[in-house]
Amino acid sequence: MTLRVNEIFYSIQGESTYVGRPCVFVRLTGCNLRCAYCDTRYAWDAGEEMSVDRILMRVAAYDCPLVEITGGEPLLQAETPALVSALLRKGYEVLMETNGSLDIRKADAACVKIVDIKCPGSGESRQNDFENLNRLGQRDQVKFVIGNRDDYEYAKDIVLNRCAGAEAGHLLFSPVSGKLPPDRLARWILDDRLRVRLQIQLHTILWPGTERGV
Ligand SMILES: C[S@@+](CC[C@H](N)C(=O)[O-])C[C@H]1O[C@@H](n2cnc3c(N)ncnc32)[C@H](O)[C@@H]1O
Ligand SMILES: Nc1nc2[nH]cc(C(=O)O)c2c(=O)[nH]1
Ligand code: SF4
Ligand SMILES: [Mg+2]
Repeated sequence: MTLRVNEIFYSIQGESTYVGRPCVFVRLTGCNLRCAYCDTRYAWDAGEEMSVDRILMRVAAYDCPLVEITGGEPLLQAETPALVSALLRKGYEVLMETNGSLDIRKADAACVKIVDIKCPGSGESRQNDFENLNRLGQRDQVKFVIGNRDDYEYAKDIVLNRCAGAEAGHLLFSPVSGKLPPDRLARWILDDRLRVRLQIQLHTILWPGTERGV
């Protein structure tokens, strides 16, 4: 009854509507996708087996009410729902960053899911489980990481035709870091009057060039 954990660290939340808040990150090992742009390849394998209780102790040491479970792909591990529920029972605000290929109902509805819809440039868009768009809770967020104009058109079509239930502030468009200049994505959004939220990874601005632990 353990989870494979790649790293646990304390940083400023760099993504989602929670951006800017101090947050503890539990990064789980392993992923079922291989996105072309993935900035966290080091989490595809290396990691240490930890019990839920040990993870809770490591998290508690940071004295921070906000915790994000990420990876790798958190929903791949059988014990992840138990970890989420244990954190919620301790009173933490819990976020989960997930790649959109797996059923988000596996984890407690009180955990805020940030659900990627993979665009064609990732090479993994066939893996999207669009049923997740019908499973969103009120605070859940849908995220598109966009590397070029094709990705943008793909994301725009989904936002306009398949995201009726989601609040505009919870639809996130983020450029692939180092690939698509953020101002280009900003221009496309403004020109199309798209009701989405542009996001630039804050931690890459705060700590440029640092791959782990931020
Ligand atoms: C590393 S993933 C871990 C969680 C899950 N596997 C997923 O893809 O959502 C966390 C977030 O980082 C985003 N991401 C990864 N590489 C990126 C890059 N080069 N530029 C911008 N966002 C990136 C992913 O799309 C995802 O939204
Ligand atoms: N600071 C910081 N914020 C983040 N938000 C989501 C992250 C992730 O890798 O899932 C992440 C990350 O790696 N670092
Ligand atoms: S799903 Fe997430 S962790 Fe997996 S390869 Fe894609 S961005 Fe990286
Ligand atoms: Mg990251």
